Amino acid sequence: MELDQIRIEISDTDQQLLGLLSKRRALALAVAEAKLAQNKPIRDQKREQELLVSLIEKGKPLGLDAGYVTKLYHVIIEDSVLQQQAKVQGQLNGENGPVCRVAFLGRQGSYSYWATQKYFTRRAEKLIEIGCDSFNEIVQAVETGHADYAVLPIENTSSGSINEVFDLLQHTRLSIVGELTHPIKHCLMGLPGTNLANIRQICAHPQVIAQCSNYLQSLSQVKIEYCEASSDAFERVRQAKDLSVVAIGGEEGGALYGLEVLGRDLANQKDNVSRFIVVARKAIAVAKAIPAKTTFIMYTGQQPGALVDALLVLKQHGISMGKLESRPIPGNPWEEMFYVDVLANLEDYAMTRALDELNRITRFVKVLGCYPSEDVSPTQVQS
Ligand SMILES: C=C(O[C@@H]1C=C(C(=O)O)C=C[C@H]1O)C(=O)O
Repeated sequence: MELDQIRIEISDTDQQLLGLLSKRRALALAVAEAKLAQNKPIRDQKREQELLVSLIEKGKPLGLDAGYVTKLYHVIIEDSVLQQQAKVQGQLNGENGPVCRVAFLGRQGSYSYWATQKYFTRRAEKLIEIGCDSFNEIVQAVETGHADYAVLPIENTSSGSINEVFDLLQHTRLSIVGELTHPIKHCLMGLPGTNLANIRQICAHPQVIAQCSNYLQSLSQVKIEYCEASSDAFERVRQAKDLSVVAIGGEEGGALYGLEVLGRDLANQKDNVSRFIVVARKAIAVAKAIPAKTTFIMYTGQQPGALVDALLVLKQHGISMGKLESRPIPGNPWEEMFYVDVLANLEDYAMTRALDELNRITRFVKVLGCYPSEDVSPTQVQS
């Protein structure tokens, strides 16, 4: 067969695959309705196990190895669970309106832009993008009613917690209503024709610079230009029209600005992933069928063992902690506010009791929000 002919057949097969994936997604959404009617949790890892075992068996005579089938189905099942969660949540809170106005850092092509697209395609028919130049501006856009939601990066596997966002949460009246993780693949991006040997200036956001610090140390002759977002870095390179100026950012984003990849995998950690939170003016309730996270801040005071006592309250109520972070309290040098993520629904009896006790034994507790957990850990099977 001729190359062109084979490619026509491949494209045709891909079209059929897409059709089948779309049909599978629609079936999963129908399953969500049935589960709600029967009061069953959305995730069913026993069913996933059975499905994977059977698919691995069915794949073998077709020449599809177990690793390939497992990897594919982890992606498909994660999507299916997150689609179902979004649907159930939308019904419960009357969200998922036709139009959502969402504030995020940067413009088209920034990492926050892609995270926003990913989160809201499951929830809104139309997204109105409100690009901002700082985290403060993003929060203000929602506080003043110019935006319905904000998407904020909160931590990254290479650079750790994003302190500026933690500090903004201390003072805002907004609530956390969602989370998502997004892989951050830093590339060196330049105008076509750029030669790596001639670069003199790199434009990037300070977080990006922190995440690529090992790589940047090897480029001591190059000037670093701090930018408001990766999209801003791309725009500067486009406008500079100077082949010695490059940006760090995502490949897809850079391509929107006419830039090409000069280097990949620049982050300190191989698996460079950011966790984003979604905030809104109104807190939400999380459906019982969905695993929930609650985030709160507390000030324990400085007496010996105060933090231990607070954490013991969680232990006594069987509540698992996902993250504990401390941040200074402005105006009170060396005093710390603790941020705690727990894997619990705010409406659970155990959580209500734990919060009552924490209110009693600490100086201050503020719930920042309860939201669906998007950690869909892949189900493993023995192959
Ligand atoms: C679709 C379902 O919901 C979830 C998603 C699954 C899937 O996509 O195959 C399997 C089990 C559940 O975790 C289901 O329960 O059948």
